[in-house]
Amino acid sequence: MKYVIGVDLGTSAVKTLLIGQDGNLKGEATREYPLYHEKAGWSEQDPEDWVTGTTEALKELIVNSGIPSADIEGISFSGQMHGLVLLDENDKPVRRAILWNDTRTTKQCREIERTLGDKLLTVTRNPALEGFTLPKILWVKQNEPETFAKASHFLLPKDYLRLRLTGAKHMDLSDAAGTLMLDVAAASWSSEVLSAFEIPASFCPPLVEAGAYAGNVTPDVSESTGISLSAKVFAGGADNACGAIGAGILSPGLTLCSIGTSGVVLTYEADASADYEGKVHFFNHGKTNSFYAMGVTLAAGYSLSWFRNTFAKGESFDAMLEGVGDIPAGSNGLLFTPYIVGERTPHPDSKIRGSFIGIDGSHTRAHFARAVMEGITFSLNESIAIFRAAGKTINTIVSIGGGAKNPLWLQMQADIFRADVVALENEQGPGLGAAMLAAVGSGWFPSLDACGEIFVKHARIYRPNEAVSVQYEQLFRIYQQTYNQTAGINHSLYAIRN
Ligand SMILES: Nc1ncnc2c1ncn2[C@@H]1O[C@H](COP(=O)(O)OP(=O)(O)O)[C@@H](O)[C@H]1O
Ligand SMILES: O=C(CO)[C@@H](O)[C@H](O)COP(=O)(O)O
Repeated sequence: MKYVIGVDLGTSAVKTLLIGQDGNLKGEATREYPLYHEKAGWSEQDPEDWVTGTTEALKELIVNSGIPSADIEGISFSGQMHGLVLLDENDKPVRRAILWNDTRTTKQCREIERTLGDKLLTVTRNPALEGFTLPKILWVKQNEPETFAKASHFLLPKDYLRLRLTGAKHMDLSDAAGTLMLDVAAASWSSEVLSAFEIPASFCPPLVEAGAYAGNVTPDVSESTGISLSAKVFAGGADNACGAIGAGILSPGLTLCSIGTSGVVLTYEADASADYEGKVHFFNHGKTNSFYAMGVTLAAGYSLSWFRNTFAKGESFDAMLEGVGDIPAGSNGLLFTPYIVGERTPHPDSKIRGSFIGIDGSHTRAHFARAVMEGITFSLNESIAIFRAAGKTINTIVSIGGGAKNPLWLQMQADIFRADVVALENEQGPGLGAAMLAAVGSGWFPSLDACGEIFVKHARIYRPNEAVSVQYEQLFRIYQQTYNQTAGINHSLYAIRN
């Protein structure tokens, strides 16, 4: 048996997966690393921690598997999107990376809108959001000019990791799409955007497809990880593109719901013709010449883990959620909005915060937990509503991420989304998509689609319960009013929060 490795460089941890030619998981190893929040709204990581964590995880993965390293033929990556890694001319980071969930750049976003006008949507196909990379570049230029003067180019997180493993510098299209500097339809850096902000072309790395061969590990890395010098390294893609690949979202009509730290609803687009007027993200897929549209809930799984860490410390999710299934849909009138770190879709607002509305003396902790799950799912349903309003048919949704571990939540998704929700056997998230890029690159399959036939295994289908769906439809309309009703109050509280 031959093997490939998928490396998922996430926000809280790097997860490495060893996958066999049969598509089955043969081993995994993870390393966590810290996030730095020096000021309210800031979120940074030390790129060196990604390299150390990945090296340790790869070593553990290979040693524990007991297989000869020569049998590992390929390795590829999935990466947290948008994070800015600024490098000097010797490829050394000039400061910590500024991450996707950092919201310091509201001023720069407005500047980008003013400067680019209509071009922002026609060229980059996306609105200016605090999480994206271009606003972060402008922030460093304006606020840390001495540091910026040392920077000669930039990379995204998994591209920096790949640089350290191979010595070669690339960025794949699916990740480049999240920089706000890519002409998404043309699949090239936008000279209009670069010149508008006086960014030289040399600042941007060479673009490649997610499945492109990107080199081999260096002798040092081979020694410290056990990966053979003959194993091929493939570029890899954005975590959401890789999540889509790993869930088989590779042809029209297929939609994904992922509840990880953030939550996304993502739908396949065969070409760049769809126009969602910037209400959702529109990015290049990891599959060549295809795209996806995506709505993002910033604090999806994070809302439930915040709730657990605050009110059920030390309990597992399963223990905390015991009894939640006995509570009827609607949590007896308790409504939660998951805006605890701000929101993206459909309300791009870094200052909005969450609410529990309708608290009654009879509510227990289980009511609150159910309301949190419902609020997260309502937020994701806002993205589905945008897709449907634009004429998309969404009847079947593949559900992945930590949220898909809970059958009650999968049924809730079916009831709220009014669609069949498919769970995957052995769901491995974006790491599996990365492994699929390596499997195709290694010549095991002629295409990602052919690889998906073997690697992506559907498990149970959850079908909507009509009576519950009708109840949720009414609640969803109430939920949709809460942003406007609470925005003013939350914006006033902003000054106190800081
Ligand atoms: N057993 C479970 N039941 C319900 N939700 C869960 C369970 N396990 C994990 N989750 C949810 O999934 C989230 C983590 O998902 P994961 O895909 O591992 O995130 P990430 O890859 O972003 O770190 C948690 O924050 C939690 O909300
Ligand atoms: O910002 C986005 C997508 O636009 C996030 O999806 C990040 O790419 C990372 O999310 P997690 O996988 O850590 O939840």
